[in-house]
Amino acid sequence: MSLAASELILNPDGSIYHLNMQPEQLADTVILVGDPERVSKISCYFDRIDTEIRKREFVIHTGEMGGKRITVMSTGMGTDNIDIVINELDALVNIDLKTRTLKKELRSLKLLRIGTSGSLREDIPVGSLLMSRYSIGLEGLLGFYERPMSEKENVLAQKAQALLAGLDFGIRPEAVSCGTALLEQFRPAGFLEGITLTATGFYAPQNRELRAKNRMPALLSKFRALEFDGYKASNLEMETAGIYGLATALGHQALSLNAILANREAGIFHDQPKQLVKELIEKSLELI
Ligand SMILES: O=P(O)(O)O[C@H]1O[C@H](CO)[C@@H](O)[C@H]1O
Ligand SMILES: O=c1cc[nH]c(=O)[nH]1
Repeated sequence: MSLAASELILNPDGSIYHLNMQPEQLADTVILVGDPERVSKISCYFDRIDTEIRKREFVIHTGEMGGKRITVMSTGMGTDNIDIVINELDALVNIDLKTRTLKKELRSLKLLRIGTSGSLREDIPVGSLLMSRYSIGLEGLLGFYERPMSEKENVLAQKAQALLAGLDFGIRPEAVSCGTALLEQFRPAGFLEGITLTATGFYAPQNRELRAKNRMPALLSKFRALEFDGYKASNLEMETAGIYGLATALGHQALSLNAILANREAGIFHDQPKQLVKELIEKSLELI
């Protein structure tokens, strides 16, 4: 069955709608970052860049590093963008864009997020580098997708749902694991490991209050109590659960690496955030 023009949307040059990308421009290893300016901070380590695309918040560079083909791209902020990015990356490898039909042989991408994040706990100080063993989606995207769920993911989701029971929280939390093969690949870096909460925004959804009043001031303290499978709820950001969940739904491997810029329990923000992101990039590229 061929996908309708309204579902699989292509630009006049045949590229995929939002990313403006052609299948041959995508590598099997894809680094995802939120900030468009971070893309060149990663591709500057490539030996060669053969593709550069820019559309909206999506900046995409594909090239080679040490003989390995890599794509690095920005997603912008939030899982609404992740919905677009992961579906379109998957379409580029697993749908024949000419016939608009699903390919019989599916390709699996390695998706590595290099992002910034805030720690929930005083014992994960600013300056830490952390891998997300699990992620809990507090933003609702994964409720729209069917995906295989392990027993552990079910139990973790139930624990998160129970924690929120006393709050007027309108979104059902979802739990999802990282790609464990990628986790093993990056363990030699010695990063911390934890459970990453993915929020739908930066301020009240992450328990911040400037002038707009936060209706759920107990949110962070509830999650500080969460322990599961030897891991603690560790940090907050805005993309990881969406990446993990869609990767699982579509047969890709994903891992999220976090530079901890804020400590929410101590009320501290890193004084040299760019330096920490650079350290995370360099350590990650060594193991890619
Ligand atoms: O640094 P990036 O990758 O954008 O990630 C984090 O920073 C942004 C908020 O400042 C959100 O996107 C959050 O997930
Ligand atoms: O606290 C933080 C820091 C970076 N990014 C987030 O989403 N939250």
